[in-house]
This record gives sequence, C-alpha cells and structure tokens, in this order.
Amino acid sequence: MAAQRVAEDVAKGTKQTSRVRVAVRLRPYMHKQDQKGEGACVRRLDTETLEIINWRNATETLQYQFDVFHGEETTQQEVFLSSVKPILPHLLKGQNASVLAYGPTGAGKTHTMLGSQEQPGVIPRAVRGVFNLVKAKEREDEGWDYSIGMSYLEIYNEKVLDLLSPSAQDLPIREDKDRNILIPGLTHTPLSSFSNFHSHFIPASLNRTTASTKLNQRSSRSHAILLIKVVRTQRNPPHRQQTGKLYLVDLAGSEDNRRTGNQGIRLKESGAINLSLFTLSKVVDSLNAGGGGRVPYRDSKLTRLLQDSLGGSSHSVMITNIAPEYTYYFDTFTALNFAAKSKQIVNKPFVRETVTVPSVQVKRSRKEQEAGLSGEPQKKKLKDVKKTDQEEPTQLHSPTDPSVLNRLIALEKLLMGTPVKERLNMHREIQELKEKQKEFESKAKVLKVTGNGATRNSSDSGSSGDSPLFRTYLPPLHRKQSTAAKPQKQQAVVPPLQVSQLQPLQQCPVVKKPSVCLKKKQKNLEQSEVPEGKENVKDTGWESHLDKSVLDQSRHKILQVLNSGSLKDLKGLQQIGDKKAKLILGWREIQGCFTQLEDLTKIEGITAKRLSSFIKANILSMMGT
Ligand SMILES: Nc1ncnc2c1ncn2[C@@H]1O[C@H](COP(=O)(O)OP(=O)(O)OP(=O)(O)O)[C@@H](O)[C@H]1O
Repeated sequence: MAAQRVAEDVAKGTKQTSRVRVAVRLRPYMHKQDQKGEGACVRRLDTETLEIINWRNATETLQYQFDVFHGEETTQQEVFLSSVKPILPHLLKGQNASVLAYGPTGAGKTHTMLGSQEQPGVIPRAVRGVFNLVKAKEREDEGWDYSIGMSYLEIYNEKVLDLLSPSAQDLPIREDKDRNILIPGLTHTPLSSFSNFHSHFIPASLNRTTASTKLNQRSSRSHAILLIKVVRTQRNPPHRQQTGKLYLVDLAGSEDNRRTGNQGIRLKESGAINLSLFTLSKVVDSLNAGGGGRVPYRDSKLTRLLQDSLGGSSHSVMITNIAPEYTYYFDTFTALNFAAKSKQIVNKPFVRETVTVPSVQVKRSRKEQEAGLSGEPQKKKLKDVKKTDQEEPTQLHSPTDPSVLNRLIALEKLLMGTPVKERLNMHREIQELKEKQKEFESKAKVLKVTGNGATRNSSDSGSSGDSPLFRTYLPPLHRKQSTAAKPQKQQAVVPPLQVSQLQPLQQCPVVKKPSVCLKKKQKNLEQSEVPEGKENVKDTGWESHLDKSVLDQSRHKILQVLNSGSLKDLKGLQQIGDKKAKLILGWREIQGCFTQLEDLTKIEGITAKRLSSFIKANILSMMGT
C-alpha cells in the first residue's frame, strides 16, 4: 500500500497551516575572529530580542524580535528543548517537519546541528528523541507498528549527492501523485537503534563537501540534509500506512566572497549557495504572502526537495545562527533580515513599531546612554511601546530623500579613502547634498504640520522629529577601536536615520511580491562577462524583495571594490572579466574615484542595461539571501 502523507490534507482543502518558528542563536564571542579587537556588535536583550549596532550610526542600535532568541550562553540542550523537541511528536502522526540551520559561515550552524561528542547538537538529540517516542508508542500498543529509517544527502553546486553511498551521480527529485517529494535512487537505510544510526551517520558525514575558507578552516560548501522517516503501519486491516518525514538541514554558509577570500571554484560554489538561499528566502516570502500565488519551490534543488516539508501543514523551525564579532557585521545583518522575514510565514506579523518619544528622552546625552539611565527596565519599555503601537499602528516615515541619503553615505565613506587633494570637490558636493537634505526635511515637517496624517502626537512639536521606537535604553554598543566615520559626524549629516533603523523591524519591505524569474537570474549570476547584447533585459523589480539598507550596503561594497580593488579583485566581481577590469582600472587612473555605481556607464561597453544586470548579479551574489 502506498504511503499516505497526512499533510496531503492541505492539497485537499482541509488546510491547517502551521507556523514556522524562527529562532536566532548567537554564538559566543571568539577572539580569533576579532583580530582588530573591536569587541561585539550584537547582544541579547531578552529571550526574544537582540540588538545590533546601526551601521550607519554607531550611537544607535537596531532591534529584532523573534520567536526565540538564544544568547551566547544557551546550551545545546536548551536549543533542542525549546526549538526542536516540540515538533517531533508530529512525525508519529504521519506529518512532516523540518529544522534548518541558516547563517553565515562560521556562525555556528554545524555546531548547532551536529555539535560535538561533549556537546551533541540537534541531529543526535532529535534522532534519539524519535527513537524514544516510538518506543513509548509501542509500549502503549495502539495497534500500529513503527519503523524508522534514514537517508543522508548533500546539495552541492545544485547537484543532489547521496552521502550514504557516495558517487558523483546527481539524483533526480520527483513528486508523486500525492505531492510527496521523492528522490529515486537515494539510499534509504532502516535503523534499529540510536547507535545503529550513529554507525551510518558518522562515516557519511565525512563525505560531505567542505573546504577551508578564510573564515572557517572546515567550512561547509554544501547543504547537508538528513532525512529521518518514521513509517507507521496499522497491524489490522485495512493496514493503513502513514509516513512522517523529518528533515534536519545544515545549510551552507551565506557568503560574502571578499570576506571569505573566495576565488575560482569557491566563488562558483558560493554563487550556487547564495542562489539557493535566495530562493529559500523567496519561498518563505511567497508562503507568507498566502493567497495561493506561485511558490517558487522549483527554482532551486534545496527548496524543491523541501517542498513537502516547509510551509503548508508541516512543522518547520529555522534556527538562524549569528556571530557577535564586527567582522561578521554585514553577514549578521543580512541573516537577521532573512530570519525576520521568514517569521512572516508563520502569520505573526511584526508591526513596524515607531512612536513619538518625548524630546527629553530623544536628546539624552551619550553619557546618559552609556550610564544606562533609562529609569525603567528595558523589557518593560519594549512592552509599553508595543502596546502603544497596537493601539495606533500608523507608520511614520522618515523625512529623508533616499537618493540624497545614499549619495551622502557613499561620499562620506569614499572621503575616508581619498587623498587630501581630491577631497575638496567631494566636500563641496557633501555640503550641497546636506543643504538638499535639510530642505527636504523642512518640507516634510511642513507637510506633517499641515496635517497629512503622519503626525500622531502634538507633544512632539518643538522636538527634532519622530524618534524610532527601539532606541536603545542600554549602554550603546561600541566598537573598541572604530575605523568608521565618527558617529556624531554621520548623525549631523544625516539626522533622520530612522530609515535604516526601521527597516529591519519592518520586515515587510522585503516581502513585496514582484515575480522574478530565477532561471534567468541564474545565468546572470555566472561570473563570466555577459556577451554584448545578451544581457538580461528584465532587471527591474528584483530590488523590492530586498531590504533597502541591505541594498545600500551591498552597493557600497561594490563601489569600494571598484575604487580600491586590484585587477584580481575587480575580476572577482560578477560579470567583470579581464577586459572590463582593465578598463575600470584605466578609468580610475584618469578620472579618480567612482562616486556611484552608475558612473560605470561612462566606461566603454557598459550600457545602462548591462549596468543593472551587473548590479543585480553582484548584490545577490554578495548577500547570500
Ligand atoms: N554555541 C557555540 N558554543 C561554542 N562554540 C561554538 C558555538 N557555535 C559555534 N562554535 C564554534 O565556532 C566555530 C564555527 O562554527 P561552525 O563550524 O559550527 O560554523 P558554521 O556556521 O557551520 O560554518 P560553515 O558554514 O562554514 O560550516 C567552530 O569551532 C564551533 O565549534
């Protein structure tokens, strides 16, 4: 009799959607990952909330809330008990479940999933847990027999490879008439006990593709997927049979190629990794949107394989691993945005929270902030503010012209790496932009006063404007030795930094729904130069999937390579080959720095279409979401 998946109720209309729980785990601070001795840039606030320094303004923090936040002191046992153990019983009812460890290379995914002998992770604990549950059920003897089995595979460069019987064969992924996902040819090994599991799993783990990157000596270059199947069969007629699948997934690290020092084959691998993680985020995004729209499961092997176990009636947990060191800052930021977005899938929208804080509080001196003079415990403040927000969910918008803001940030950062002689012109431009920005702000204020609906509290008249809700009430996180622009200066140039502060909390800006054809994108992401006339002409709309500040940050990174990268670095950019790299170097020699990515069109052969294709490919490759 064919195995029947209870989850198929979804397809038949009796849909009972389960939430995807999102947990974030912060790995302990490691000195060796902090060669500049800058300290940590992220920390725990409470069991659900963390804060991370605002990259645009070191005196402010960004705060994120998840279902669970595991601080650095959290043990393996605690992670298992709170995030994984509760989903195991569903397997015995013929339902599917998945646990995914996501995050940048070196942030602790493998530690979380696998752990060590002394500190076993989710995988050994979950498998032991399944055996214990089955034993208990058998003792109760409800007329069902149970069997447990395993498969173990990796997705490497978009190939599905069997880890139990290693070979180079790329296994196909199929769907049966009941919408179960199957992998014909994949080894399935029956398991009699936990130690039996161990004897198959450990040697198979050594078959996984890993490599040494600058960040992690043994970095996972593939998505490792362990499948535990529990089949229960009715002892008496009609001998019904149900199968519950548990996917335990250690995802490959999301990559920033410059930071990892990846080149050649490593670069190609990370292109595949980033692409599949980006698709994963889109799948989560589409599921969240609901409404029966197309969920792009088929756009990557990873999501296709997880199709019957992620979203729908399955029970999914995403554990996002992050690292506290500054070296990881942008990866952490990206990972948090991914996790925050994936929380949307579970229908627990996190309202963008802004509130008008009385000017006294807003203008607390830095000293006061450092001394933590909040007058109230942090947790209570968060709670109170949330309440206010629920009562009045209107969102305030920062009076910031994004184009001016971006240009200012780019110029300020460029200024730091520019010879004194050349700075004069840039100073002039910054000055002009500051004026523009001021003008824009005063216009926005006038608009508010004239009653456009955005002003919510008359008590804020006279204050410098609306303050972000989650301004930190703890001592601010500082770099020990900052190499960034002075925060005060940055603040003076771009006062209303709420834009960047609000975006991560909002989650929604990344959840707009333009349809993007990923197959086309795959081609664009190849490292080689795009031949003349063959560039992707449909490069618009994809940005609306992404957080604006992440986009800005990625654009800034590309600009940095354009302005200070060597020939090799330039060729490391997507779609830049030897010829283009040399043209860029030549342009730099004569013209100086690029002030914005759009300046690239001044180079022979780079059309506007090519430029947008170049920007898209590099941003997606660099983000790893
Ligand atoms: N919670 C933790 N407690 C103690 N050590 C940890 C913790 N998390 C990670 N580590 C250590 O940090 C290092 C990197 O962790 P790990 O290899 O798990 O990262 P990863 O995210 O899986 O990286 P990759 O994607 O490259 O495989 C390892 O030495 C690991 O033992």
